[in-house]
Amino acid sequence: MSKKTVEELFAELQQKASADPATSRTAELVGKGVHAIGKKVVEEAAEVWMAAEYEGAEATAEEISQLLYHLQVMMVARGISLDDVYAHL
Ligand SMILES: N=c1c2ncn([C@@H]3O[C@H](COP(=O)(O)OP(=O)(O)OP(=O)(O)O)[C@@H](O)[C@H]3O)c2ncn1[C@@H]1O[C@H](COP(=O)(O)O)[C@@H](O)[C@H]1O
Repeated sequence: MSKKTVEELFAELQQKASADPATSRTAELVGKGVHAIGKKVVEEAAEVWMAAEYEGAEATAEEISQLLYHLQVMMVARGISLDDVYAHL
């Protein structure tokens, strides 16, 4: 069912950060910087909240996946690893 794990996605995003922004959303976002990525994190977090309140579990899970993606793009942009985050869990 699962297409990729959080760890696999993070490894992919680290590679994609230096790809062509015309073909990689990740490279485009990293190029725009922390301010633009931060706006996407907040937007996706709000979409998770609204989906959880007013939509079904599947729609909510999709929004959560988009939030996780943008959080990982923020991590790549700031040079933060998964271990750096796990240290606080
Ligand atoms: N998991 C994701 C992923 N989740 C969300 N998104 C992006 O987030 C967007 C969802 O946010 P919105 O609904 O706000 O979309 P939007 O309105 O087009 O966004 P804006 O351009 O307006 O900011 C999607 O259109 C994607 O651009 C993702 N983009 C990429 N990935 C994965 O990241 C990996 C690398 O992708 P690339 O960098 O594009 O090669 C691949 O495995 C992809 O599957």
